[in-house]
Amino acid sequence: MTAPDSLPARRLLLVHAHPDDEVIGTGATMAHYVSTGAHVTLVTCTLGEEGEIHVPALSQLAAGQADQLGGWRLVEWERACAALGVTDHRMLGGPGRYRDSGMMGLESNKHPRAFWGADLDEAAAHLVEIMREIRPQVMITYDENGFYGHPDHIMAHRVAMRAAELAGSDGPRKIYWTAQPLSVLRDGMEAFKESESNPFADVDTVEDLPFGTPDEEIAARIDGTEHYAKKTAAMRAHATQIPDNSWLYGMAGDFGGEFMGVEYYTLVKGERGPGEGPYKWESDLFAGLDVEGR
Ligand SMILES: CC(=O)N[C@H]1[C@@H](O[C@@H]2[C@H](O)[C@H](O)[C@@H](O)[C@H](O)[C@H]2O)O[C@H](CO)[C@@H](O)[C@@H]1O
Ligand SMILES: [Zn+2]
Repeated sequence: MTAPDSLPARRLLLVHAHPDDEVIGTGATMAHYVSTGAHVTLVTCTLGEEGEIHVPALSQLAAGQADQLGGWRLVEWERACAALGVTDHRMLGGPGRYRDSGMMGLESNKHPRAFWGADLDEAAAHLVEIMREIRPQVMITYDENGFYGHPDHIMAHRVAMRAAELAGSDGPRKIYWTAQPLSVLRDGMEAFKESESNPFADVDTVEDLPFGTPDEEIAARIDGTEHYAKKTAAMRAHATQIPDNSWLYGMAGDFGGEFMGVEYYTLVKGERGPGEGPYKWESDLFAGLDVEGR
């Protein structure tokens, strides 16, 4: 069975937990593949109802007040996707099916629709349906720890990996997990040492961070620096989550596109294609795949 003729030959699926994750971790990658003619499908699992609100005028939308933040973040998410050029963006099971669980251990983890308490196969079935429609050759999601331990990120990982298993030949042939090389984190620590908004202020070494991957375990380095302006525009769309004084902008401003425009991945399914540098990092997630065949 081949993918519908209406879709481009290369098809990339990304599975994220909340609106804003798509841009922070993979925004440059998404913009890069859209610009090179691939079909990019974003599946986000919750509306982010339990998030903070960094726009004072919207503070009453919070979960403990009007509880309307999810609807607002849906609009932020659509604007961010537009900034990246991504037109195929979907909420797992439809908007509102699964609720943001809040940080690990909070009472919100027990909400009847909290994603953390979702039935794994039922949630995965929604993603299998998308895989059967799109037949993506490549999928991006998080590692088993959800990159930094948030329950919705851990669940997004589990649902994505389960769906890939259930989808069989309609599932992705290469699966990547988002990652940050330790060398890049060390450079960031050095660069931010004197900065007022230093994300590394509370740690002495990168080993203290809940994420970081030895360079030799990284499989791909996607250079989307030419799209870093789109990435920062998409970040600005998520104004309730990413305040104007966020270190993320500092990074983009002081360190150019390199830090924000380059994104890294480990490969957990499929064969690594040709690569460059000391660790033979791929520069294309579709490297080594015969995309014309499917
Ligand atoms: C990037 C990401 O996954 N953001 C999540 C996360 O947000 C954190 C949360 O609000 C926490 O209370 C803050 O201290 C921290 O700075 C935020 O990154 O968790 C939220 C609640 O589940 C979620 O809505 C947000 O998208
Ligand atoms: Zn998130």
